[in-house]
Amino acid sequence: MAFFGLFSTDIAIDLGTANTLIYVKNKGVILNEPSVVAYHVKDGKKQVLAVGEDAKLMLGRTPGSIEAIRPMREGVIADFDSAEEMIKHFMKKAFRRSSITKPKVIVCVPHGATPVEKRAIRQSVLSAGARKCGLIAEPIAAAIGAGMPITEPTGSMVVDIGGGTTEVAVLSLGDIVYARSVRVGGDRMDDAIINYLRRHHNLLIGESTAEKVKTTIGTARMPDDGRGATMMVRGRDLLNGVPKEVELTQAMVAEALAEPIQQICEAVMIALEATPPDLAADIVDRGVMLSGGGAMLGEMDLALREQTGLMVSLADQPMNCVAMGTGRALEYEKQLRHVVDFES
Ligand SMILES: Nc1ncnc2c1ncn2[C@@H]1O[C@H](COP(=O)(O)OP(=O)(O)OP(=O)(O)O)[C@@H](O)[C@H]1O
Repeated sequence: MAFFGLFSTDIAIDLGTANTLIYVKNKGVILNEPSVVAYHVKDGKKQVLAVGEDAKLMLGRTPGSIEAIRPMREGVIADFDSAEEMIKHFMKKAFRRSSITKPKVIVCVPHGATPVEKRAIRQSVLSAGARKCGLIAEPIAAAIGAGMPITEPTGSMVVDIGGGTTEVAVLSLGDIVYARSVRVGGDRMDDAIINYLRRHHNLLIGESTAEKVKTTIGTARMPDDGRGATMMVRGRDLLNGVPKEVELTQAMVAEALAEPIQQICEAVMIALEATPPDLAADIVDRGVMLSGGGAMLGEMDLALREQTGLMVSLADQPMNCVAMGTGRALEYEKQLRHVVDFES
């Protein structure tokens, strides 16, 4: 058996709204690309033009003959065909040199995914060439990836802020005691920046520009000096239609992001209220672990600490955390068998 294990092509996939990561057993994360597919459309027929990084560059910049699609929305498949195309492409890319055996795949799914949404993910992965597909709940994967002691009889809280959703979960003895998935994440933050500039400056910007603002000067708290760092943002003037530039301060971005940040903090407060008292006491002792790309927003940990009064730490590699946890479920299959569902 060990002999075959050496040639094992088993993989873990973090099929995210914003990014897809592939973890190969015994190798770690070997692929991390945006979840985007671009098609060339001619006479009603679609042909894949680019997937991942190259396709993301086309988002919002396509002529009529090209369509760039994000197959995942809010953590689940929104466009079945392009999701399958994307998974197939990434799996092929990950196995450039060793495509002999069909891989066994473990994929993470949001805790709130419905049975229909789970089935869609499983079917896409199987159609893309997997021999077997197991599902793991995203909060469990995030907690394992962040190195939390999830199998111990003690309460751990993980908050995973992704592109489409934020998953808040309390775990103990290897399972979820309480979980809540809110459809607020990095995408909502981008929308909030777009809406702010439209309302306050009559400036229309695209999603890529909004994401750039968020990752460059984005912050979850008002800067101490009431202004903070600045950034020039270009877009189209809604009044006269010509290109225009506006200077954005961190204070403006904090104001724009106030609502999604508040919704994330509220989800954590609700989870704390619903947590059994002994586990709540453990969380007071150990604090809350933040993971996911959205957790990298400036001062997100501090904002959550101020709201909850709890210690908040940021996982080592927030964006890789879920993929690493899913991968660990693959590596330690025997010990972590109960967290992966190969059946439903
Ligand atoms: N430095 C940063 N500051 C704020 N947000 C960031 C930063 N870096 C990345 N992000 C955001 O993180 C999000 C992607 O995170 P992640 O890859 O964890 O999500 P995902 O797994 O694709 O989404 P989901 O879990 O909802 O399916 C994007 O919205 C991206 O803009």
